[in-house]
Amino acid sequence: MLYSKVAAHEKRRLFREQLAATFGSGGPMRFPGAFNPLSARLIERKGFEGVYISGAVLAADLGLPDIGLTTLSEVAGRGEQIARITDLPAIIDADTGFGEPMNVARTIQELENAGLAGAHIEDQINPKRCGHLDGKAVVDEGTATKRIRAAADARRDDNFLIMARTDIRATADGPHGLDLAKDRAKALVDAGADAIFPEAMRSLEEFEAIRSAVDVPLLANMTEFGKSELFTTQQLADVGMNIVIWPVSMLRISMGATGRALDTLIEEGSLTSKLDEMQHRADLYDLIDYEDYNHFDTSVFNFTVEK
Ligand SMILES: C[C@](O)(C(=O)O)[C@H](CC(=O)O)C(=O)O
Ligand SMILES: [Mg+2]
Repeated sequence: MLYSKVAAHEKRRLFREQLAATFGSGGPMRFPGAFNPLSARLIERKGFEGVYISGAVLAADLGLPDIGLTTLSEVAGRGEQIARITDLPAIIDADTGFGEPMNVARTIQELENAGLAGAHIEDQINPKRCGHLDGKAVVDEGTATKRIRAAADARRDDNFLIMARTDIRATADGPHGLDLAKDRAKALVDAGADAIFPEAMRSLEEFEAIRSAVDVPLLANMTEFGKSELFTTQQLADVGMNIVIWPVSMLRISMGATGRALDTLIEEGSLTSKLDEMQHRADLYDLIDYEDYNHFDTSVFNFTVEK
């Protein structure tokens, strides 16, 4: 009912504990992307370990491309709406940090205020683009590490996870690109990154190479229609990944289903044939704990919804 009662600092503490356990026998923590607060609830109910908040989804939700048009206030605001509705830790995509290192510092404090458990800051130039597109460019090592140092210094809760994302792999073909990624990952860890997000890895062997380069938690991005093959969580566990995200997947699924339903509406003039695909009213009410609001007033939920 209402918002999560687990305080943000407690979510972060538990997250760090669980993340540390992924270095032992535990598999990677699974963070499907929540495209709104309600979907975060569903992710929690299904038993996942965390919620990812994607910049690409946030931009797409506003009808915008993912090129750094969204503002810190928009991102922090949406992050807060999603983080507060779930007991799970939420990690948010902070793009390039919204400016210079001093802006990155403020970004981290705002995201802490918003109740998030961590954020990733990437080393792309502005304007940035999706990490799985061609033609990306990254800033030099000095600029990238300054962003991360500013982020690490700014946080007030040591358990807020500062994740450095590097997009450098795609700036050179073949083994050279991978070497650049290993070197960049090491430099980012030295600058204070708690975790690394090696973007656009092409194979399990590439993930493994980053694993052997640094000794901090690693995130694997299983976004569809991109540069990476879609590996299973088990395959990613086997190469030492600690967090897996499916950042845009649930939005893609929902938009795909919505498009098909709109076609049905045009063709059949009704959505009767789609009822089986819909979340039932009863399941929606269950997900938002409707009945529990009788705690305030017993006439709030005094009806039944047949399934
Ligand atoms: C993870 C990512 O940064 C995001 O914003 O969700 C994107 C995902 C995507 O566009 O598929 C990315 O750059 O990989
Ligand atoms: Mg992004």
